[in-house]
Amino acid sequence: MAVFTPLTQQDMVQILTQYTVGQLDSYREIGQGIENSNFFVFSREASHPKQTDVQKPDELTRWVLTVFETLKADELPFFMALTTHLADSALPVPAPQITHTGKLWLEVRGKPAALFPCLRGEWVANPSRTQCAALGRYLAKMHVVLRDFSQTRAQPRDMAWITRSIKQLQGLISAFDERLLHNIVQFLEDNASPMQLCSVGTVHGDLFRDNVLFTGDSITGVIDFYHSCQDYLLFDLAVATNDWCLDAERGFLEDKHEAMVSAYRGLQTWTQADEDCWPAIQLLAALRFWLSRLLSRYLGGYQGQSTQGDITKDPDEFKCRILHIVRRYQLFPIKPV
Ligand SMILES: Nc1ncnc2c1ncn2[C@@H]1O[C@H](COP(=O)(O)OP(=O)(O)O)[C@@H](O)[C@H]1O
Ligand SMILES: N[C@@H](CCOP(=O)(O)O)C(=O)O
Repeated sequence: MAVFTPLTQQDMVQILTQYTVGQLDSYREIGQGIENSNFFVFSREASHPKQTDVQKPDELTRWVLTVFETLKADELPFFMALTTHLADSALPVPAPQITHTGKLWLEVRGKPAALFPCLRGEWVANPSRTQCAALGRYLAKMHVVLRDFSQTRAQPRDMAWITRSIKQLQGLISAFDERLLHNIVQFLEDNASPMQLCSVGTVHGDLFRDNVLFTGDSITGVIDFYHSCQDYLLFDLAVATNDWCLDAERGFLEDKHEAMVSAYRGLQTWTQADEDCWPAIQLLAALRFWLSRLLSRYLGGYQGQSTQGDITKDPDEFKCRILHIVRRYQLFPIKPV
């Protein structure tokens, strides 16, 4: 069950009357979400008698209605302004529609909700090198465009969150995993000074394959900006390479990694500090998602709650990735317990 707040036909009609998007034709729940409740909504322009010769009666407009399950209304202005900034800069990002009364979101069953254009395309489970390069270029453009975005949000998954999460997991995970987590934290602390010199800015923060829509080799949409915050710019590239460049057996594909990174470097500044800290940032990205998946698995984090426990993503994907990064760049010794 991926929709936590079910809505009725009457709810939908009531919601659409607050926008200039025509009348409700139909709607259906979206199954894939794990944090928010999402619906595909189809609307039809009200028919104007004078335009009947030009209007196509069956033409429907597609929207996505999102009911925010965990974000509070006071957290929304940042995300709404961010996606509006990107869409205004001609990047394919769904920006919230504005209601008749000038609002970017409404309240639906006590929760904030917003209406977005439904973008074309599908996410790709096994992206090609060409598609990896397309994401590298997209990311570079997005980081350039976000230099002009003035609002900020702190990274919620900072070192304090990491330390707290490891404490919460004590006794629930193996001794090997606990020691590995401590070794990673030690490594990141030892590298804190060089990492402070890396380029920072606004990042997407969750650029997994299922958040990027393609038609052929062209990116037609990037969605789910709700992890956006200030961070190392290379954090985005690291989240993407960690998820996009794997084969079916979790082996890391260097050619896809190279395609994405070189496409990004071709369009964005890549300083000596970025170069030196690239292994550490890949490790940090893998650590954050290993921890968030472990928390969901063992402590029923937000992913477990939203899906009522029936979908939790596999933490081991990130443990494998971490072991690979540590060995590939020889970051520290990994010993059996
Ligand atoms: N604007 C959009 N255009 C097209 N599809 C969308 C859009 N927003 C969401 N979706 C679809 O809804 C699914 C879940 O959305 P997502 O924002 O990832 O939810 P969650 O944060 O709950 O995981 C996506 O995988 C995608 O299929
Ligand atoms: N992409 C992350 C999960 C992020 O959750 P979301 O509900 O915000 O999309 C992962 O794969 O662990």
